Amino acid sequence: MSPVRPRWSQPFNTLKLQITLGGIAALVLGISLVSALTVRRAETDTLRAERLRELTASVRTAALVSRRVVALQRALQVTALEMTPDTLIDEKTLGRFLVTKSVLLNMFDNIFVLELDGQLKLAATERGLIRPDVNVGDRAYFQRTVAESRPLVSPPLPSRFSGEPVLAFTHPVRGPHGVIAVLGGTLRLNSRDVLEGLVDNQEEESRSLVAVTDPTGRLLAHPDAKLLTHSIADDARLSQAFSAWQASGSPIEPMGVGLEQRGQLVSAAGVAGPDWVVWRARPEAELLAPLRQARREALTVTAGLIVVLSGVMLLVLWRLLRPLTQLARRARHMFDGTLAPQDGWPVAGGEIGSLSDVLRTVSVERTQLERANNAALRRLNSVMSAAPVGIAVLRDGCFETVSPEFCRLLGHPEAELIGAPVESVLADPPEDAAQVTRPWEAGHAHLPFAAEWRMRRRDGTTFWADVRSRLVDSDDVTQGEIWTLSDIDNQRQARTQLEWSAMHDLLTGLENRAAFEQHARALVDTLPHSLPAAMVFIDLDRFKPVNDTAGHAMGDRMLRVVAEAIAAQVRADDHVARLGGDEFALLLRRCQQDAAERIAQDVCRAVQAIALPWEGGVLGVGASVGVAPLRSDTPSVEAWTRAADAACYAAKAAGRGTVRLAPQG
Ligand SMILES: Nc1nc2c(ncn2[C@@H]2O[C@H](COP(=O)(O)OP(=O)(O)OP(=O)(O)O)[C@@H](O)[C@H]2O)c(=O)[nH]1
Repeated sequence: MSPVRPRWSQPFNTLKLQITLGGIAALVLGISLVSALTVRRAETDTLRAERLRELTASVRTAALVSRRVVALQRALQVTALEMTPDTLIDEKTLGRFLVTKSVLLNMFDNIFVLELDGQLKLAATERGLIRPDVNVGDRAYFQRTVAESRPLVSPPLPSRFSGEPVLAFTHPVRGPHGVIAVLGGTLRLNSRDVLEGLVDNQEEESRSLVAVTDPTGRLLAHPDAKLLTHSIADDARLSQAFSAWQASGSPIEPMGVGLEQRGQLVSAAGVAGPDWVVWRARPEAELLAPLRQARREALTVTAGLIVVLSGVMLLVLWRLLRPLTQLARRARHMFDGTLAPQDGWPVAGGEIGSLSDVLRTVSVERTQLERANNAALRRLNSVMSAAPVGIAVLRDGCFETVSPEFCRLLGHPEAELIGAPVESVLADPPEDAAQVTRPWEAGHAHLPFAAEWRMRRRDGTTFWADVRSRLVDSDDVTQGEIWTLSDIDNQRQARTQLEWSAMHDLLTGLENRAAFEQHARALVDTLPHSLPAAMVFIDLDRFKPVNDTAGHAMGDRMLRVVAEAIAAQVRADDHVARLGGDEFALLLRRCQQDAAERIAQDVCRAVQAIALPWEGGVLGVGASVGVAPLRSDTPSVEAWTRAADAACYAAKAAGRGTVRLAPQG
């Protein structure tokens, strides 16, 4: 049985659709692979170029910041050099001096002068001079400025004026004997950070981040003011890169370095002088966005292209495979006789054309073969129908084909016999079972088989049949056997009759001379085991007058009555024969001589007693009987017969109606 396909899968079973789907799959796979590789390569190249650009930008920004720090310190230096002990003599003089330093005031949020103990002497802001009570003597940057007598930049710290985060730039004011005061300026990180004006607008519009930290990572400049003075580790976009840098342990040089951060391009460059670090971070996604957009657009175009190509492919395949569809439709009716075998096959080129030609040839040849087979079958059927014997083909002990005559002989309709075992038509299946295999065995030995078997008809009656068998194919026993069956009941009866006639007297039904001599020979041949036995010859007396008086028919009747009378005197297994004319004989087995003589006397009397009524009177005959016992030295049947005949002749000579014994020797 062919497997049943689920209904939903049937539309996918057409070659057209399968090739189209295969083509689409290959197309999609190919385009996807190419675009994936191309986009990946473009992304890698873009990221590499952008990483370089970012690094360059970091270095440039670091250089600008460095230059700005130097400019701020230079401005302080210039002012500090102008200051003398006289400038610091009193607050008024110092105030007049400071207010003239508008350039310095533009560069810083405020400028201030500190005593050597850190006490604020005076400060100048945009709003004017102030003198709050502030002391920074405890701050390291101040102490180092005084102690080392050199300009310094403080770490980000809360201003003691305003509490806001600031950077303090300091420069020692030197007198003839060393440092006499400290000049400083502060930058509020919230408003005027060190990056102001150093990051271009284009970068600000993007999602890129530029920040500056001191060497410990504390933020001096950051777009998010809340993070100022905090560690850069608090910014998620730079924390990994910062950790990586910290882990490396090496300082960040002004020529810059690229750092690893998931989803970001991070670069950092050292700021010469204050040892700050400029950090830049740019989201990879932002950089790759145009590429990804291009890929989306390419995919959309590709999808449209695939749809169009699929349609075209389907159309082309439909056209190319139309002959195949026609071929399949025609092949479905190849053997049902709807069309002539050479008609309806599509004409096409290539493999489909060749296939069509082959199928047409097969169809034509098969039809011719079928016709030849049908003709042969018809001839075979008519032979089987006309045959005077029953014909059957058997395979594996069962009937496969049976002729009408076969059915008629057994009285079964054909349908009952087809498939039935041979035993079902045998008269005595259990006894005949052993015989059933004989035809097959004979066939196996390449010999024909013939036997007479008793068969049983459907109505239970039996008949003798002549059964003959031979293999259908002498080289292949699996092809079975052919049986012929004929009713031989009449033949067997005629044969039996013939056999009986050969050994019996037709008038009296007694055995004839041939049978008698055969039995006698058997006794002579088995001497001395056959002893005692005796032969008795009986010749009727005066039988001729019966014929002459009453006619031959009456003579025949007398002979039959005499036969019955003689047979009545002997045992059932003794032989009684009519030797010819009015001569009878007995063969008495296991019979002593005196018993034989007694039987002879009885026969004599019984024949004498016959009185056959005829025309108001009766007819009668007598018998002369000779007895010849079998002797151990009896040389032959002829000698034994001569002895009995001689004794009978002696009885006749003695006056008839008497018994005589053959002389011994
Ligand atoms: N009806 C009839 N007569 C037969 C048959 N065969 C022989 N006979 C006659 O039997 C007779 C026998 O001859 P015989 O033995 O000489 O006659 P018989 O009268 O018995 O003479 P004896 O023996 O001397 O008493 C002949 O007349 C035969 O024609 C037969 O089959 N039927």
